[in-house]
Amino acid sequence: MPKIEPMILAVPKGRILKELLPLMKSAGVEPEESFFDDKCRQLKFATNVDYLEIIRVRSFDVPTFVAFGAAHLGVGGSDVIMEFDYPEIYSPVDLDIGHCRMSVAAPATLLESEDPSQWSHIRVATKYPKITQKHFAARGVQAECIKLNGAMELAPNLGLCRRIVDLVSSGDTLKANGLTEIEKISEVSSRFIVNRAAMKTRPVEVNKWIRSFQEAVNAK
Ligand SMILES: Nc1ncnc2c1ncn2[C@@H]1O[C@H](COP(=O)(O)OP(=O)(O)OP(=O)(O)O)[C@@H](O)[C@H]1O
Ligand SMILES: O=P(O)(O)OC[C@H]1O[C@H](OP(=O)(O)OP(=O)(O)O)[C@H](O)[C@@H]1O
Repeated sequence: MPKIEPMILAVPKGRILKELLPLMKSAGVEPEESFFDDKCRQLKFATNVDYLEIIRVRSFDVPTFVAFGAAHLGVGGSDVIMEFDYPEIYSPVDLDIGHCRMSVAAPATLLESEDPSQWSHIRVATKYPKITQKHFAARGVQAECIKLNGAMELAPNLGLCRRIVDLVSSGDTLKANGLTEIEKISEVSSRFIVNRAAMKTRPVEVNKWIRSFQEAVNAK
């Protein structure tokens, strides 16, 4: 029998992975042993499915691998998918994991002196400049973004800028840094994503995995 071309699933290596592994198992994908070995420097892994391979990449890179067709399938946070907003990506399944929200936050004292509805030009520290600009532009506010890759909560206290846009889950990080949530931009969860071209060139396999992941979510 002719061998089927390998198909690649990109998964994020951070906090989503813990919640994702049981879901993958229920959908019928189990990575080879070395995937679980912390010392292993391998980045691409075989699975129990003959033609399916897994790559483990940074969560911010999953949409890029999928959009450019380097991976056919992927799992990513809706925050990251929204930030890149690649037209080549279709995200058919909400995996109901990786829940948090994206919010605007500022020092608790800011609201004593300012009314957010009066803002016209603001400076914001964030890992999500596109979402931030779009969010504020929709109500006529020009947001000048300072791109950070983490520890955004430090920015207001160190005078970098007074507002941040970041992910919030328990709210502990905001609280510990004297910040308060001003406004929610969106709910966040992880999604199963596919490359649109792969849906056309390999519809049988792609649709099979969309169905399997949806069924795994339904069975939770
Ligand atoms: N409390 C939370 N804080 C941050 N991200 C969360 C939280 N809860 C769920 N998530 C999801 O997890 C993703 C972040 O995962 P992870 O922590 O691996 O990324 P990271 O810190 O951005 O990693 P890196 O920059 O090292 O690649 C987010 O994009 C979001 O979808
Ligand atoms: O509301 P909480 O439950 O406190 O969670 C929110 C925090 O978690 C994330 O940071 P992460 O731990 O991923 O570190 P990072 O700064 O490297 O992104 C996020 O950027 C917040 O800082």
